[in-house]
Order: sequence, then structure tokens, then C-alpha cells
Amino acid sequence: MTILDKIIVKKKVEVEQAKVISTIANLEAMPLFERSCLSLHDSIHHTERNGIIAEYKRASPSKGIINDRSSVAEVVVGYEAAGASAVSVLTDREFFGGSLNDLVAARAELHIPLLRKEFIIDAYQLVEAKAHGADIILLIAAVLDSKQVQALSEFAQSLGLNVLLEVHNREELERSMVDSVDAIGVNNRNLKDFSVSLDHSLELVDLIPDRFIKVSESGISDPETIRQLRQAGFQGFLIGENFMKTGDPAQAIREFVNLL
Ligand SMILES: O=P(O)(O)OC[C@@H](O)[C@@H](O)c1c[nH]c2ccccc12
Repeated sequence: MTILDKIIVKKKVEVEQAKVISTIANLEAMPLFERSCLSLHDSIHHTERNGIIAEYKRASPSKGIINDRSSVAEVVVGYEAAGASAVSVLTDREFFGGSLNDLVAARAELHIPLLRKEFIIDAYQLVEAKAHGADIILLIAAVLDSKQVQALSEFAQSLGLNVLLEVHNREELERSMVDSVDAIGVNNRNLKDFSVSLDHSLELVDLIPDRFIKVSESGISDPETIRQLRQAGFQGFLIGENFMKTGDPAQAIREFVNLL
């Protein structure tokens, strides 16, 4: 079993447990469920912002603990102040050390779109995302078939959420591209073996129609790479570890942005 298989096995159990603790009706009654989501499209195309989707990530299966000292609030405030277009917060506890509380804590600070970074396998998690302040949800093609991508993205959009579809290769892109997603992210990291190569982004960008926001994800650590990706046609850049691995992620993004 790959790590990804293990994550999904665990996730199915977690979702069933969550449904018992909090029903859909309970989630829909939460105050944040009523809020209107911020538009990823508007934020990405805002000229004062830089296209970075900056991620709060305490730990990962490939790196172990990355940063367990910086608080969600201090980090996301720094990300927004540095001109990020959106913020991503991991909510998986078992493998990434995150939680829905982190999402709520980020929402309380932010005026830009917030992505719930999670392994979504069930519509319940979309209601949960909305109820905890997310504006954007992630659908990972590597763990969903095309019918699931279609159904989950349509349901997410019906809740007002923005949808980021993540692909890693041409096969995933071709089978999962549907009009009910707003953005397509090319993950430079292979979730099955953790190898990272920017070539994935560079090879897929021209296969993504221009009606989608194009995002390059993972392994970005050099401002020069952003220039190269922009040139290739990307508008969004998902960056986590490069900022989180320093003692001060807010300062790290500021220094990075100064070199753009
Ligand atoms: O920390 P990095 O290498 O900058 O990557 C951020 C983000 O792309 C990565 O965390 C990620 C991309 N897709 C995911 C799916 C699940 C969990 C995590 C991810």
C-alpha cells in the first residue's frame, strides 16, 4: 500500500465517524456556513496580489514535522500581508498535523480566499469545509474517478465554493477535466512516491484550456521558478514547505516576494 492508499483508508473511517458526531444539519446551522465565499478568480487576477497560494503545513508524510511552533494566525496574517492571492490550510490531522480548528483560525484573520487542503472523498466534507470558513476546496484526481469529480465539483459549486482540481499527469487531466471546476492545479509532487519535478507543470500547462485558472503546486523554492512558470502560462503558485520550514514563515514569504 502506498501512503496515499493509507491516507484514503483512514479518511473513509474519519468521515464516517464525523457524520455520527455532527450531522449535515448541524453543519448547516453553523454561522460560517451562511457566509458567501470569496472568489479565487477575482483574487488571482487582482493586480496588487502575486498569485501565490501560501500554505500552512505543520507536517507531511514525506518530511515529518516541518514547523510545530508558528501559530496559524501569525503565519496567515503574514501571508496575506505579503500579497498572497489565497491561503491553503491542511486539515488532515493524522498525516499533516492539521485540523478544522486551524481552518477556522485562519478564516478569522483573512480577507483573501481560503483553501481547505484535504483528501475529499465524500460530499459531507464539502459541507464541513463551508461550515468552517473555506472558500475553495481541493479535488485530487489521483483518488477520485471522473464521476466523483463531476458530482463533488457540482455540489461544491452549488454551495458557492470554488473548486481546485489537482492532477499529476496527462491521463488524470484528460479524464477529470469538467466545467464545474474553477482551477486546475498540476502537482509537481507524485503523491505515490513523493518525487518532485517541475516538468509535470511545464508539460501539462498547454493541455489546460484558458478558461481554467492554472496553478502549479509543490516543490517551489526559488522566485526564478515563479517567473518561469508565469512565462509558461501559470497564474497560481502553491507554496508550503519553503516558507513553513523556516522559523518565521511570514518573514520568509516577504523575502521571497521581494525577489519576484
Ligand atoms: O510544501 P510544498 O512542496 O510547497 O507543496 C505545497 C502543496 O502543493 C502540497 O502540500 C500539496 C499539494 N497537493 C496536496 C495534496 C494533499 C496534501 C498536500 C498537498
